[in-house]
Amino acid sequence: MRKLKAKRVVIKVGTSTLVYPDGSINLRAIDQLAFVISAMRHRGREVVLVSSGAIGVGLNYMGLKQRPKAIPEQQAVAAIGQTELISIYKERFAVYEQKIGQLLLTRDIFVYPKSHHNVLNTFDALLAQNIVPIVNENDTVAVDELDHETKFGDNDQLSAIVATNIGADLLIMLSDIDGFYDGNPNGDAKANLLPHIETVNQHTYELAGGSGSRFGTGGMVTKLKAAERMLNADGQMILANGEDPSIIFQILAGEPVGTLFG
Ligand SMILES: Nc1ncnc2c1ncn2[C@@H]1O[C@H](COP(=O)(O)OP(=O)(O)O)[C@@H](O)[C@H]1O
Ligand SMILES: N[C@@H](CCC(=O)OP(=O)(O)O)C(=O)O
Repeated sequence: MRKLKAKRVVIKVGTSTLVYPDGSINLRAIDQLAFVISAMRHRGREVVLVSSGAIGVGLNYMGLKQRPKAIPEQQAVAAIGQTELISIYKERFAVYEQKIGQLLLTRDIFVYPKSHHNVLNTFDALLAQNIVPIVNENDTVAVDELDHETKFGDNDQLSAIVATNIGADLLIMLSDIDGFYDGNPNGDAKANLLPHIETVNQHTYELAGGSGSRFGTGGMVTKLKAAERMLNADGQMILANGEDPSIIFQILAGEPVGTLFG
């Protein structure tokens, strides 16, 4: 059994958890997430959800099969999809009588003392009122993550930046893969799951490949950067498969699922 500190927890869900490969929305996963997070709240944990999916949901809403090439059009899809995504969350969380709040952030916000202060105040005020903050990167402003060519950050890293700034003990990163492997399982059938990684170093990065899905952006490299950030702040991160978000209950019970960084 793993020993975890998990009073304040950040959960990050990737597009691959929220949108099926055919582009339709995985309402079951969203409902499960709302259920699990509401149950965590009721057990006295403080939970922040960092959710991707604006573009994936926007594409579905607009009946588009492909992500548009031009950045402004991607931004438009994200703006449309974000409203739809948050409405679905609001509806699903309401079933469990759990209120939510929406925060659209950029990674650099924590660099500036004034915006850093304002953002932390907002998190504190929401958590103090037992409201679940739901965060996404502000895709209108943070263009680089939308461009598949320039991947110098994304919600993986934003979730770790949020987690370290609000003093979260644990970052639970849900993806479409069971954990971190010693090779990209998407091409290497012999790759093995690594249950525990204590430090992230050059060798770890050499094992990481890009995104396996049509909609995901970060792949493993950004997840490792997030893990490194958590470790540097004396926190922990668990990477696990979000196909059934109730896996979070197993994680919190200390069961050895996914990969523990820390
Ligand atoms: N060493 C590795 N271990 C596990 N997955 C890896 C590894 N290298 C590359 N990947 C790929 O990273 C994918 C997860 O990243 P991504 O598609 O960005 O997901 P998300 O949408 O959840 O952020 C996996 O499905 C897998 O194909
Ligand atoms: N902000 C973008 C998400 C980008 C992103 O980080 O996607 P993912 O790799 O699925 O976590 C959106 O909501 O579509």
